[in-house]
Amino acid sequence: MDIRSLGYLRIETTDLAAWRTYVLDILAMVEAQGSTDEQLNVRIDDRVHRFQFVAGTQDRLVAAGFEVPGARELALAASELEAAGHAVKEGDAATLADRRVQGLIHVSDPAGNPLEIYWGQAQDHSPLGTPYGNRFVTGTTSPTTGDLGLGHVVLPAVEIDEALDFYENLLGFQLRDSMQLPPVAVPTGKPGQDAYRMYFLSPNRRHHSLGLYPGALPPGIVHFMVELEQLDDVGYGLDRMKKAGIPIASSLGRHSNDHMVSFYAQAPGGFQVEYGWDGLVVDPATWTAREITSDSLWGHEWNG
Ligand SMILES: Cc1ccc(O)c(O)c1CC[C@@H]1C(=O)CC[C@]2(C)C(=O)CC[C@@H]12
Ligand SMILES: [Fe+2]
Repeated sequence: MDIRSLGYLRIETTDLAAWRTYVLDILAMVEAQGSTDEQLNVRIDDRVHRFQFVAGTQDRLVAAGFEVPGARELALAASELEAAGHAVKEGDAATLADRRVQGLIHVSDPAGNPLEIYWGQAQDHSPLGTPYGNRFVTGTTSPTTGDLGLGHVVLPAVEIDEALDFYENLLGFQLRDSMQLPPVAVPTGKPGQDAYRMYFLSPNRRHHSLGLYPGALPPGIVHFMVELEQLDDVGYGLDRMKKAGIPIASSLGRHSNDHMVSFYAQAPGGFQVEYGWDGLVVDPATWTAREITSDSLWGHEWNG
């Protein structure tokens, strides 16, 4: 399957006002076209939006959007998913208009995570104008070309073997590495295992666009990561988090696999946001899967 990137995240929230402040004032993203009292669309690059926060009764991931090059690849994706026994639903006109895409299908991964696969998302050609002049890295040739996708997302997957097979062999993501976790780090994993494994994959040159965590989490998302162009933008972000009294889930550190320097903060929905810099871009043609034995080279002290 010809998936190219993680394109967008759609998140339902019980507190849209909190997300609005968090995203615009602290993460320093930009309100996008089409926002209403009930929905906040958020821009970080040349795409019309990369995040949509929708007012609702739950805090949960509604969809992770994955991009294919065009209509032919979307049709192929739909038939391959159906042939493999996954129920596919075509996006209706209202969904296409809301996502600002030209074609879309809904499907769930074997762990039940809701996905949308789409092509032809609209761009916004007006200057981005972030609050602090910060820029988000979504591309290799220019920060904003988008080929690396919005960043990464870590999804829960109790049925992790099935999920890994789905992303690797059906969606065509490359396994970049994995890490064993002690049972204490996976309280909601499948019972009776002495170790669990977390996986990092991507369909593009970003080291990982997707992490799979081997336990269940109510919001259906462990964290999402956005990458800043400058280290100082991460530092300024950390200061804004602290000033706003937002709990820091993990201190600044550098990951051992993608070499990202990042911190993690609690987000309004009961999951986390990773704010990073200097993530690794790999050559898929020469990459070989490996195992990391520690999550970080330094730092990343996790709080409770
Ligand atoms: C290990 C790692 C490397 C690069 C990343 O971007 C990244 O997010 C991580 C994993 C962080 C990871 C997590 O998401 C949930 C809680 C985890 C499993 C831990 O208990 C240690 C590592 C944590
Ligand atoms: Fe991460």
